[in-house]
Amino acid sequence: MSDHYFTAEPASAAEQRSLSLELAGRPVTVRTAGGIFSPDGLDKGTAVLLHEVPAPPASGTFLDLGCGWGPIALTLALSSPDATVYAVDVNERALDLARANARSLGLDRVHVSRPDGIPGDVSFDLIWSNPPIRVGKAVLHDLMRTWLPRLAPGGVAYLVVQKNLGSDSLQRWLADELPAPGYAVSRFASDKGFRVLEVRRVR
Ligand SMILES: C[S@@+](CC[C@H](N)C(=O)[O-])C[C@H]1O[C@@H](n2cnc3c(N)ncnc32)[C@H](O)[C@@H]1O
Repeated sequence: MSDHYFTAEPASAAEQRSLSLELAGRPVTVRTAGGIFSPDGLDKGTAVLLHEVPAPPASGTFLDLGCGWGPIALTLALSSPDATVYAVDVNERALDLARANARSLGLDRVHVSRPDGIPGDVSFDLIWSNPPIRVGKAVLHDLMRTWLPRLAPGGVAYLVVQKNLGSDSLQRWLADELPAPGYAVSRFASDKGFRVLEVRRVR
């Protein structure tokens, strides 16, 4: 079996470890393990996203698309005391860790599940994602086609993508796929070789 971080059941040993870091300005200790994305610390792209995006509103329904061990979902929930946060991934080990991390921080407003675990009638005021670029364009585009139309009118998505891994072509593809006036696609920020793309659902 291949053992990329985006496989459903990673073959590599689970060696759990504990990681102390700051999320939403708070010191937290979380659990990570081999076989998932960025188990030894906050990924550089995720750090750029969390640094660049505007603070989320205090309430609403938010999505972390491709949650890994949960840094983005946990930040959303720690920042927004009345928000409901959904976190999805296909990697079962990542889901277990994200769930355990939310529980240990007392964040029962974080709902961690496989992508098909979110009821179809839920729409999102905010999506934050460090999306899985290495799955290839076809899968990535499918993910975008599936989740971005689930933004509520007025909702906004922020996606961080490494410039070398095709951020500009993804931005062009999004602008073609989600045309104005329904959506507005733009480059929101650029830092350390990453772009943060913004997709705003206008109506
Ligand atoms: C770049 S990582 C980001 C992980 C985490 N959000 C972080 O910032 O550390 C992308 C994540 O997307 C997940 N993923 C891959 N394919 C997916 C899919 N079809 N639906 C949801 N998540 C997926 C991967 O397993 C991986 O955990």
